[in-house]
Amino acid sequence: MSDTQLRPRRSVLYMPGANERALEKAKTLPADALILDLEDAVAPDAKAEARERVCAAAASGDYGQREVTIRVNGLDTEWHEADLRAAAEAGPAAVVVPKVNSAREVRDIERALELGGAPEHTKIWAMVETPVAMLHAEEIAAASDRLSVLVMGTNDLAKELHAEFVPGRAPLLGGLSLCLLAARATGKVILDGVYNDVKDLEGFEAECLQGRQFGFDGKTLIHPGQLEPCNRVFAPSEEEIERSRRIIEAFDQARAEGRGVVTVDGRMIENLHVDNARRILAMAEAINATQES
Ligand SMILES: CC(C)(COP(=O)(O)OP(=O)(O)OC[C@H]1O[C@@H](n2cnc3c(N)ncnc32)[C@H](O)[C@@H]1OP(=O)(O)O)[C@@H](O)C(=O)NCCC(=O)NCCSC(=O)C[C@H](O)C(=O)O
Ligand SMILES: [Mg+2]
Repeated sequence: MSDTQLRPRRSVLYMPGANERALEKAKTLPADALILDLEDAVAPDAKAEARERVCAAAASGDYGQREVTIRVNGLDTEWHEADLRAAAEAGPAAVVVPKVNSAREVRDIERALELGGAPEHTKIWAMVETPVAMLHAEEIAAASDRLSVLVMGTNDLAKELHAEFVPGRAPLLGGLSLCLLAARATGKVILDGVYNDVKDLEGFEAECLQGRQFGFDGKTLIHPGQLEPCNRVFAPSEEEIERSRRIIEAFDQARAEGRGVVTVDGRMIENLHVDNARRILAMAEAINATQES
């Protein structure tokens, strides 16, 4: 796994770029990453001021271990070019681009970041949130080495599909699966979409669990109250860590005895399960490291 894939991104919190209080509060919140938003959460007449505020925050170095990203306005909007220029100069961890629909758009963003003098560490996080993006997910994910993360935009996707929000998200599962396949096939990180009911923590936790079981690396969030359950669900549990250690030990022992397969807790263990156990332990260590620093 690359360093990019190993970095914890369990919880990725959006905050409106015009909201000074939220930007300040974020410095103390246990989020793995932040998305300072210039798109949906900012009214048209507040866009220019929010751009300045967000770029200053991203360049400030005041957010510690948290990855600070900027969500610019969409490619077809009057604010997109100025947002991208300002973000390139501020040099956040990533520029989050909404409603990406093709590989060509990714390459256009890549070129604009290069022309704007964006530092090497500023990656592209592409939001996939339209039916076209679901069908082009692989070409979008593969379009650039600078693109490191796909972000599901499930509100826009539901709107475009004329789908309803139901527990279990059946109407969205086809799109979620296509994007997961694309991310894994191209070695990119992928984040699940937001849960809108900030008061319903039970429903939220169930959706976190579903996202984790699907294979998402983490979830995008809209409220600080969603951080604790999200961090907990997307981190390897004590049980998983302990079982992973036993899998590796049992397999090493079997290998030393000339066997290639073994059982742990009555279940068959082969090489591929050992790879998975190592990935779980590496992620647990990466999470510990961010908490210690
Ligand atoms: C959803 C909210 C509008 C709720 O706001 P509010 O009622 O003010 O919340 P609270 O009073 O419970 O807030 C408690 C304190 O927490 C701070 N706070 C709230 N939200 C955030 C946040 N996101 N980041 C940081 N801090 C936050 C408040 O300032 C309070 O602080 P204090 O006064 O010190 O106690 C609001 O949560 C909100 O605006 N959330 C973010 C909305 C947003 O960014 N939306 C756009 C992204 S989602 C999206 O676009 C999805 C995608 O594109 C798709 O298609 O799906
Ligand atoms: Mg959206």
